[in-house]
Formats: sequence, structure tokens, C-alpha cells
Amino acid sequence: MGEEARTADDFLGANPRTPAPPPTIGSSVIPIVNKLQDILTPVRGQLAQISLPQVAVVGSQSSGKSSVLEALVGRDFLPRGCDICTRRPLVLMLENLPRRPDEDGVAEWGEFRHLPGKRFYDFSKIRQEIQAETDREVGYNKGVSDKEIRLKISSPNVLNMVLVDLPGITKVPVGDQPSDIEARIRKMIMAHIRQENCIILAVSPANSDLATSDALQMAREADPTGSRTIGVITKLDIMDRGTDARKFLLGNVIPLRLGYVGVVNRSQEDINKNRSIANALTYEERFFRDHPVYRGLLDHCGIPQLARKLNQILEHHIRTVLPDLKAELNSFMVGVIKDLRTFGEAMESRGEQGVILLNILTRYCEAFSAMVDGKSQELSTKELSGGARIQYIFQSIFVKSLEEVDPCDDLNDDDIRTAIQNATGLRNSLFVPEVPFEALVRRQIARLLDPGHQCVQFVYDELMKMSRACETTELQRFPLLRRRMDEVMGKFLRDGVIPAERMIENLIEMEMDYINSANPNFLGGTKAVELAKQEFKSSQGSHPPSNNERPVPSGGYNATKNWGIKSIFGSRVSSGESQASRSLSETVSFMEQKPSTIQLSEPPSTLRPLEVTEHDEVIIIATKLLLRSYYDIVRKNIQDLVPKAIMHFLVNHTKRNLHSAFIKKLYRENLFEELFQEPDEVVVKRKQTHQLYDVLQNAIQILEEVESDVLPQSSNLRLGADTTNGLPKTPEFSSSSLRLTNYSASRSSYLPSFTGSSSRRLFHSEEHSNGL
Ligand SMILES: Nc1nc2c(ncn2[C@@H]2O[C@H](COP(=O)(O)OP(=O)(O)OP(=O)(O)O)[C@@H](O)[C@H]2O)c(=O)[nH]1
Repeated sequence: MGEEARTADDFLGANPRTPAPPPTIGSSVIPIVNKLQDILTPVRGQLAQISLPQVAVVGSQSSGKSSVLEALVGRDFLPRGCDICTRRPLVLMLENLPRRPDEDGVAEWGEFRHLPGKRFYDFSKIRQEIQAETDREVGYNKGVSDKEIRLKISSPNVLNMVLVDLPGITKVPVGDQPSDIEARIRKMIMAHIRQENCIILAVSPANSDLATSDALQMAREADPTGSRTIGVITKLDIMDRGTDARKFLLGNVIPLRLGYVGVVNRSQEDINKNRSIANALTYEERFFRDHPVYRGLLDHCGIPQLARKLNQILEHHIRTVLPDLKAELNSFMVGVIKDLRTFGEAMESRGEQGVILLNILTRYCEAFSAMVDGKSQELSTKELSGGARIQYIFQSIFVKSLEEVDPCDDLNDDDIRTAIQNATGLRNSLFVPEVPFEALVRRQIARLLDPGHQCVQFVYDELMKMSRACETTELQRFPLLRRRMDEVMGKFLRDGVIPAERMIENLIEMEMDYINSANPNFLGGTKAVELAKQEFKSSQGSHPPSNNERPVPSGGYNATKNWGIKSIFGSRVSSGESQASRSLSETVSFMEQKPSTIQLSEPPSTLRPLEVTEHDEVIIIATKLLLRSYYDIVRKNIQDLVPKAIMHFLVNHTKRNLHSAFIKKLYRENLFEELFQEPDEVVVKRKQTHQLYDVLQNAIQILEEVESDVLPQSSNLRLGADTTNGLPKTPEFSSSSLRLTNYSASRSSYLPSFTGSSSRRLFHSEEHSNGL
């Protein structure tokens, strides 16, 4: 079989009949990543997809960057050669495409972002298109641009990862290149290799001064700790006779944590002769094996060795993301199990339905009680809920509002005086104003009924809210049952309101019915009068008496205490002397004529007491004192008893009897069918959730297999671990008993550490998953 006739599979090792191929980048990791992808495909969108660090080649012009990259991918497709150079960053997105079982033909192709939909199956055409696209952007004459060319290679034999071929560092502008070409290229390179998830392949040709390598200088700038830089020394085959790169390869000149690999790529002559990669690799292998210096350094030599080193880094990376992936899968599983519980199992028999109904009713009542008692599992820290809200209604609304009521605020002095005189009736007023006090205090007690009723209403509203919040998981799938339960609950609570309200009415009526002036906390008449007198006196001291001088209310009679008949007569007598004598004469003459009739003027329909005496003032003050004192006693009783009544007749009654009310109303076999009707979407969702559960279980199992796959493999691999290059062994790789969960703690500093913002890039970037 001629070289040109060989397929990519021959190089990439997909054909089991060919001997094991030389490793290419990612080849050892592909099976693992494929397995992981199998896990993630069914739950795509729910979990982050795994993504790998990108690899960028950096170095001076014609140092062999494209050649290295090409050899690592195992495909001829990059423009290479003396006169052709990389003049725009080439972002090579490798996409792993699962091979379809019946496929035996071409399974690989390339696609450019600037030519969407156009597949390139012939890789030499890809090379031409890269050149043409470069020329289109920057002209034919050595121009350079930072505008990327994006090429996606889809193949079953590559990993999902990104490789970047960067323009070579150049110092002297040629052709169309601007005078600051070096600065521009450096900036372009740094923009890529500064990214924390970028593995830098710092390529230096062995036939130039390695100690002043531009590649190593830039790599050190971008990666000062050297934790993600691999030194690649090319052109070992064309070094000056008598010189070799031994010291360099061993890291004795410029040490690098990840070490160096020396390679021999195809020469210009090889390219001209179309020498294949496989052929070149064979040549390279022979070169190192036969070389007097390098044959002792085989760990540091050859493209396969470089691929192996990169693969170790990729494996390490995968091991680092596995615990996160596993945690993600597990927490996803927790959610699915919760959903499963919600959707439950389909029910078959009546007996089963009965058991489930009892279960649901019991759980609902328990959840309700827990909410009232503040024992609910989902206690909020943001706001009051459940029983705490009822307590707030009692204490901060009901009790506080009553506290603020002044029993005299709707009574002015005239009202009180009127009440006193009304109570006195025909008698002279008693000194102790008990009768008006009782009438007035009753009126104030009656005012307590409304807040009592409002309080019941508030608590009822809260209980309704709580009942709606009692969302037991099973109930979500039985909306009809939920509706029936809401109805029962609503009626039950409304029924509970009635005795609570009746009790409150009774309490108020009891308080109104018997004014217990013997209550030891009551001020009492005598004491009240005494205090009133004092108060009156002190008010007299500070304010001159005014009440007696008050103008008589309009519509009244002339001011005398004894209003009534006398005053009516008085009004006639006081009409003046001349008038009196005239009247007298008139009367006499009238009497001579016929007997006269005494005419009383009708009393006005509304009568108010006329003048306020000192006695009245004292009585008014005393009455207010008595009112406040007694009202305080009643207020305390009501503040105490109304919440008790509501708790007893409504809240606790519900807690105690709701369950049996539910059973009575709902636990009926003839209702089961209706109550347990499930909406179609629940049936569908249950099926989907069951499927997802199976997928996840399988995924977790595969992940565990992958974990155990990765561990022993890795334990055989040593990254920069031989003592010949002066680097200590990396602990992870030398112990096969390591546990994955310890990786973050035990991760070697000799491996790339993708920290900080880069750790988020462990997973698929949007860009990559969107294709080009
Ligand atoms: N003999 C020999 N020639 C090599 C080696 N590596 C690369 N070359 C040749 O060096 C020239 C440049 O190689 P490229 O791979 O294009 O180098 P590059 O760094 O990508 O070049 P620019 O993109 O222009 O910066 C080509 O002619 C290669 O054949 C090597 O190891 N040995």
C-alpha cells in the first residue's frame, strides 16, 4: 500500500488490524473522554460538558511550530515550508465525532468558520484554503493579522480540544509588514498564551542559539511558574556537527518544570517529496535510537514522547474534573429522586389508593401542625411564618391596638355631664357617679367586640394561607384531591370561626353584663372623687376656672341651675318695669273680662344641662378616672381571653380535628377514582423521570469505571518524573492507591494547574460547543 493511499485511520490507529500507531495528541485519552461523553450526552444541557485545555505553539519564525502541531494531530494539513509562514492565528478545533457502526469510509473532515457548511474531506485542500484565506486578509506579501482562522476538524480519532498555531516571532519587517511587526506579533501571541488553560509548547530550533530562544522568553512571561510550558526543541537533525542539545533537553540550561522534548520533523526536502507523517516518525525514531547522545535520552526525544507528555497532562486534567463531574451527577440525581417521589408510582388497586390517601392526609395534617407550632422543616429566616404570624397578630396587632385605646377619647365633658344628669333623673345628683359610670363603661366595653372579631378573621386568613402552603409532594400529582382537601379545609376553618366569634361575643357580653366595682384592681368611687378633687384643685391653680363662665349653650334658657318651671316664669318676669306695669293693667282688665290661661312654652326637643358647676367638674373627672380604671381591667381580660378563645376554638381545634374531618369527608372508596386522577403531563413526566433516573444511574456507574480506568493508567505514567532530568517524581503518578477526592490537595506542582478563572473552563466553552 503506497503512502498516499493510506487513510487517516492507518495513522490514527482506528483500524484494529494495523499495529499500534504512534501516539498522537489525546489518543490515550480518547476512550476515557468518549466514555464521559456517553455519560453526558443523554443529560446534555443539564450538566456542563467536559472540555480540555487548549494547546498553543509559540516560537520564532520557521522554528517548526506548524510541523510539530501537524505531527501531534497525525494529519498533513497545515501550510509549512520555507516560503510559507503562519501569518494569522490558526485556531484548530478538534471535535470528536462518534463513529457510526456501519461507517467504513471517510469519517473525518474539516470545516472553516468563514465557509460554514462546506466540508473539506481532502486535507491538502484545507492547506490551500488556509493559505488563500490568509492572503485574502493580509495580502500576498508577508502581512500579518491577529484575525483568527477557525478550522474545525471532526473525527472519531481526536479529542474535543483546541490547538492554536500562532505566527512566528520575527524581528525584521519584510514585505508588507509594518515597522512594529515584532511588537504586534508578541501581543498576538501573549493574548493566547496568557490564558490559564493554555498549555504552551515553546518551540525552539536546535540550529539557533537556544539560550536566547524567543519562545522560552515569551513562555516565561506568560507562565512565570512554568507550570504549563513544555519546551520543544526542533531540528535536532540539522544542528552543527559536533554539537548537541543534551544539556537543554535535560533542563540544565533553562529549567522547565514540565521539561523538554527534542523532535525531528520533516525537512523542506521531505515536504517537497511528500513524505508522510508515518514515514517521518519512523525516521525520527531511528534517528534518536541511532544517535550516540540522544539514544540515552529517549524519554526526552520524539514526537510520540511529546504526545505522551501532553496526554499525561490531559489525563491529569480529566482526573481533576472527575470529582466535580461526579458531584454534579450526584446532585442531579438527588433532584431526580426528589422528582420521582413527587410523581410517585402509578397506583393500581383500591387498597393501594386507600393507603396512599391516608398517608397524604396524615402528612398534610402533620405539615399543618408543624407550621403552626414552628416545627416546619422549611423555616424561613427572611420573614415570620406559620404560628409566628399568629402570635404576631395576637401580640403586636390585637393586644397593642387595645393598649392604645383611651376609653374617654370619644367622650367629651358635656357628654359625661349629660350622662350624669340623665342618670340622676329627678333627684339631686349623687356625689358618687356610679350610675353614669356604668352606662359609660358598658359603652366602651362594647367597642372591644370589633377588634375581637377582626382578630379572628386575621387568624383565619393565616390558617388558610398555611393550608395552601402545606404542599406535600404527593399532592402535586393529584390536583383533584388537592382541590377537595382545600374545600374541606376551608369549610372546617369557617366552621371553627363561628364558635370562636361566639365566645368572644360572650366574653364582651359578660363584661358588659356585670360591672364588678368590687374588683380589687378597681379604683372605686370614693377614691376617684378624692383624686378628682385633687386634680380639679391643681387644675384650678394652673388655669382659672372657666366652666362656670362658659357661655350658655345656644338654644338654652337663662342661666340658672334650677331650670324648669321657675325659669320659664322667670323669663316672663324679667321683661322690664314698664312692660310689667302694662301687663299688670292688661291682666287686671282681662281678669275683669274672663278668667286667664297660663301658657307654657314647649320644652325644646333636645335638652342639654346648662351650667357646669364645680361639683360637676369634679364628678366629670372622677367619672373619667373610674372609666379608665375599670376599662383597664376589662381590656386586660379581653387581651388575654380573645387569643385563648381563638386558639381553642379555631387553631388548636383544627390541629386536633382536621385529620378526622378529612377522613370523614374524603376517605370513601367511591371517591378514590376521582381523587386520584392524574393530569396527563404528570404521567408523561413520571415516565421521563424514571428514564432519567436509569440514565443517571448508568452514568454514575460509568464514571466510577472511568475513575478506576484513569487511576492505574496514570500510575504507570511519569510526567517529568525521571530523576535523569533532575526533577522529583510527581506523587500522584507514583501511587496507584490515590483517591480521586484527594487530588486537589495532592496535585503536584509539576503538573499544569488550571486555577482560578480557568477552572471554570474545565468545562465546555460556549464557543466550542457551538462549533466554529
Ligand atoms: N530538518 C528539519 N527541518 C524542519 C524541522 N522542523 C521544521 N523543519 C522545516 O522548517 C521549515 C519551517 O517549518 P514550519 O513548521 O513551517 O515552521 P513554523 O514555525 O510553523 O513557521 P512559521 O509559521 O512561518 O513561523 C519547514 O521547511 C520545515 O520542513 C526539523 O525538525 N528538521
